[in-house]
Amino acid sequence: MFYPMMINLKNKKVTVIGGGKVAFRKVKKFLEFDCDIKVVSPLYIDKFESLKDKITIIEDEYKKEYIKDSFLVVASTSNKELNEDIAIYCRENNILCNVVDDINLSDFIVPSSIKRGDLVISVSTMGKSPSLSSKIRKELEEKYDEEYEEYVNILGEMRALVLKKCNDESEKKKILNEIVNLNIEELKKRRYEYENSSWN
Ligand SMILES: C[C@@]1(CC(=O)O)c2cc3[nH]c(cc4nc(cc5[nH]c(cc(n2)[C@H]1CCC(=O)O)[C@@](C)(CC(=O)O)[C@@H]5CCC(=O)O)C(CC(=O)O)=C4CCC(=O)O)c(CCC(=O)O)c3CC(=O)O
Ligand SMILES: NC(=O)C1=CN([C@@H]2O[C@H](COP(=O)(O)OP(=O)(O)OC[C@H]3O[C@@H](n4cnc5c(N)ncnc54)[C@H](O)[C@@H]3O)[C@@H](O)[C@H]2O)C=CC1
Repeated sequence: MFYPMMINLKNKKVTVIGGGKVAFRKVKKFLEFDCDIKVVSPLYIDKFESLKDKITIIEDEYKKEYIKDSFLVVASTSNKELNEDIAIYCRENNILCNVVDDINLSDFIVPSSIKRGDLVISVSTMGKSPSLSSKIRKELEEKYDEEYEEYVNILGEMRALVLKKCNDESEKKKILNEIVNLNIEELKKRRYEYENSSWN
């Protein structure tokens, strides 16, 4: 069973072993969040060329020394025995490991996710159907479009205002619950009102 949580990867060392299609998808996702990414593989698909300024690319076969200082590792080679060796080394050395071809060897799995600024929505099927996760993600992408980035930022500002200015606990909660039903224009109007109100 996997517990859903958000993990802080800021300035953490992440190492992806493998340079194929799956490794590329995992690296792209990590890049949406601040972290220091290294990839190790003797061969890479061409798409990695576009990432060469953002990540460290090592053209070599896997060696333990490449992961010994990592906080988190993704074993994404096409060699099942090698992926298992990487998982065992990680377990022995307390390094979090995702094994792309074996959920039972994985400390964590990667959900399908969308990011709209600070709004993150993730979907998992506990490995039963990554395709269903992907389908649901596409549906959510339409419902929660790019506008949500600004929307969530404004909600964040308003929450800070309400927490600062309103002293009545139940009123605070009521307002914070209610404002999420406003559209972006209504929300901006309400923000202006809150900025200029003195409350209690
Ligand atoms: C357990 C998990 C471990 C992990 O990778 O973290 C895992 C494992 C495996 N996936 C396999 C196959 C496929 N995976 C995808 C796609 C995605 N897989 C992702 C996550 C996960 N995949 C984790 C569970 C997620 C959950 O709980 O739902 C996504 C969500 C996130 C990401 O990878 O970034 C991303 C969608 C991103 C998006 O579109 O939003 C596709 C579709 C495609 O490629 O088009 C296929 C082919 C079709 C199919 O099989 O459904 C295989 C068999 C390999 C083989 O056949 O050899 C295994 C191994 C096994 O099952 O043992
Ligand atoms: N979890 C997931 O979402 C999915 C997992 N898979 C699994 O992921 C694995 C990889 O799939 P693809 O990326 O499509 O394969 P791929 O064949 O495109 O890439 C495999 C990569 O492994 C690298 N590699 C091989 N030996 C290595 C070594 N000794 N050291 C470092 N790197 C090495 C190769 O250089 C290559 O870049 C497959 O075994 C498949 O079962 C497949 C689809 C989705």
